[in-house]
Amino acid sequence: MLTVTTISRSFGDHRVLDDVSFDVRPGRMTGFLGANGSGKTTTMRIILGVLAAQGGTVTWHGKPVTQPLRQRFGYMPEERGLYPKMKVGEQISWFGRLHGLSQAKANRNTERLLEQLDLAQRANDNLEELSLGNQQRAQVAAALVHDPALLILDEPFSGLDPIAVDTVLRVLRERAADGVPVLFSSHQLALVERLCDDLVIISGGRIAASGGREELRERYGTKRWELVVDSDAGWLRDVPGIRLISLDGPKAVFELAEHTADGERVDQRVLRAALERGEVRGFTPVVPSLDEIFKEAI
Ligand SMILES: Nc1ncnc2c1ncn2[C@@H]1O[C@H](COP(=O)(O)OP(=O)(O)OP(=O)(O)O)[C@@H](O)[C@H]1O
Repeated sequence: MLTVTTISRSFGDHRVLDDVSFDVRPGRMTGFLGANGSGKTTTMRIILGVLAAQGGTVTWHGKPVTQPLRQRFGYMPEERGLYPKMKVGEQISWFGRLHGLSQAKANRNTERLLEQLDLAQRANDNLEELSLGNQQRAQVAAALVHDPALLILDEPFSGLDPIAVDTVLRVLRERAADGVPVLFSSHQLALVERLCDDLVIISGGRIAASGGREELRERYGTKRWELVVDSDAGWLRDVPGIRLISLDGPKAVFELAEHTADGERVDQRVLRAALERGEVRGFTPVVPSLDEIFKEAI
């Protein structure tokens, strides 16, 4: 497990990271979410040792991350770093060599990755001859070629079409299933919602929320309910302890205070009141989308 503990970093008097702490767990895809300039890339660069923190620690299985250990990490940087005039297959296997693989192993891994990423036909083309989406697949291959123990990917899905997203995702999921912790940043909330097991939300250099996706949904989602009855639900306006969010004839969404003074749950009281008035067609907790969680957390 990778553990980031209270890291901070300033550029001049601009505090970019402030007491940032989170875990990236083995076998999990962890989505790192935040608005532009919130500190995602800076955090990733500190984990990779490209940039020094001014406080706090980064540990791997409880031990400080050293340079030889970082060699075993896989990193896909924001500024994509492949050579435009070098053949795709050659340079991926060269990245493998840089990370200490034998030529034979580097070639084998390259071949397998290009196959998995649907790039095998392009192995002998120069990188610059590939479409941007295919160049990005090649970047993913370069980050994975040495079978890294940890994967840190800065916006790996940006600019990919849905088929390419699925292809890259399949490859990353396979690594996660082998026990590799995967941390990836993204702006594409709907995508992250589908892809990640855990979430870390950063805002203005501070962690706004982190945890399992379902756990966060529960944390942010227990207060909202949707009620569908067989006639106008306008009477809900007068029920104490709730706030009406929307009303559309027989359908209403409302938020509630968790308990009344006498300990009765307001959701149960609303349901009883609805049943007394007629038929209840639906009464369900509203599961928030990641978009809503994100907006509420930051
Ligand atoms: N080398 C640097 N010198 C000065 N300021 C920097 C430097 N690197 C980053 N910053 C500032 O730190 C803040 C966080 O930047 P960072 O790149 O970590 O954000 P981000 O969350 O990755 O943003 P984006 O989603 O736009 O890539 C920004 O205000 C940025 O301008």
